[in-house]
Amino acid sequence: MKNRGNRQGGEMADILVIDDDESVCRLFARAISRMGHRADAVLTLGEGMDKIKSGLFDLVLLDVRLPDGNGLAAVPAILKGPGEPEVIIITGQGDADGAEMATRSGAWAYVEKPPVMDQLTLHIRRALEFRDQKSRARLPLVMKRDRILGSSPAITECLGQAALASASDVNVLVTGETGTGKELFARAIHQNSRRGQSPFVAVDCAALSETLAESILFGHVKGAFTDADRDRKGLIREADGGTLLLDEVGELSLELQKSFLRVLQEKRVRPVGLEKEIDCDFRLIAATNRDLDKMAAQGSFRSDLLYRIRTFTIKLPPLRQRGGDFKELAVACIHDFCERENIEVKSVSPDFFETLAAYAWPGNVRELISAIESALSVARFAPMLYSRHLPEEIRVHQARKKVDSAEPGTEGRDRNSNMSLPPLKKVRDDVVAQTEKSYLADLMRITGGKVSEACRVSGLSRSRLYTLLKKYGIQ
Ligand SMILES: Nc1ncnc2c1ncn2[C@@H]1O[C@H](COP(=O)(O)OP(=O)(O)OP(=O)(O)O)[C@@H](O)[C@H]1O
Repeated sequence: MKNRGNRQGGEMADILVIDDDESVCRLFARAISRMGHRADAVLTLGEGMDKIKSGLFDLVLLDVRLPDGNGLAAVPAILKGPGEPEVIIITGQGDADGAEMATRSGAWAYVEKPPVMDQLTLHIRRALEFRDQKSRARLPLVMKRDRILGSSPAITECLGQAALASASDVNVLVTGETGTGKELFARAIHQNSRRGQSPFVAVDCAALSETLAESILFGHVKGAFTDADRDRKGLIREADGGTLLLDEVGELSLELQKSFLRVLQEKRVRPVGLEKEIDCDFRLIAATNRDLDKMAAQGSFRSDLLYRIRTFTIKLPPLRQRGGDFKELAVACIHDFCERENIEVKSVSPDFFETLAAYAWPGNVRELISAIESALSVARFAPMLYSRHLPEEIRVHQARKKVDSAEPGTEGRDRNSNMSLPPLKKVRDDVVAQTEKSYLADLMRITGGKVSEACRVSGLSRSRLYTLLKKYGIQ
């Protein structure tokens, strides 16, 4: 049996005709089938009410004067009954009072017999559209979380938005500081969407080399340039049928932005060296930690592309605005690590959580995971994790914070001396750079310098890892 609300827009609907005139039933049933829907017809109200109990019907075309009762009086019961079908009243004796009563009782329309068939089919189409919208709005905004943890209001709201995005095929822009889970959300949206069984292709725009970017994205044909020894599909066509994630989209060069805008508009790609364009059906998710509006105002990001990619925006909160989520994440990370390493799950001392709570996590969840994994490696054989096991800079931060808040008058001093503060962006950039540097040093130490392991642990692509190692002079 069909479940209520399961009918998707455009799918076949079940329509019941209740009319004591057999020729009218036949006429309506024919019109309904011509519209691509299924019709059933009965001659009495009693039979009709019995059929409605099945919960199968999306719409009821209801006569008023029936041998066993008045159709108008039955409207409220039908609307609230199983399946909550819409109702269109069809009457031979149209009058203003009847029309008013039908409207007040919630019927979709009040149509006089003999109806103009075009008008009737229009009413049917609209009533079904209305029903679709109603059932879509009723759908619970839930999705499989994939590996997304956290129950703070901020992350719960983002999950709701991701569920909405999954239910549609619009372009999505996911923004948020580094390590807030943009790629994780993009994957979850893909997996929960109708494209979930098709490829998910992530492109790190920051790692695209300038000379090869076009061929990496759009593909090339053999012989298109010196090293093109075979045809290459290109990442966009790899995503055909599925989802394309343009990670760090703010790093795309202006030239690539222009070519990509065309691809996005036309959903066609022209591989380097090929004359014709090839169709490509992908859903775009773009991610960035940059302020694209500001970039557009400065001319470094095309505003026409920006309008296209942010049809739907999800703004992920930084970890420091996610309340107690850090605990949930830390506990999960400890469990995963101990399971992976096949060691007893460690318990956690309160001071460990206190230190985590005091830190601002500029590198967000990625930095938290790395700090926990570092602590677990340091505490290898100890059964309990203490604050001491955490990386030094995190402990130093807490120590400084404690002293600052204990010093008499420091609060006032801070407030009054704000004239000499450096700009927030500089402070933030310095903190991010410092954190990235020490994170990468820890990463390479913990993984014994193995690049593939470092990529696995950090979630960075190989090229991004190399770029960052070079940036911070880490061997
Ligand atoms: N809510 C979350 N629950 C569990 N793990 C998370 C969550 N958010 C992020 N992570 C983890 O944190 C790490 C970083 O996440 P991700 O790569 O998705 O972040 P990002 O915002 O795309 O980072 P960047 O901007 O640096 O590319 C990954 O290991 C991811 O699994």
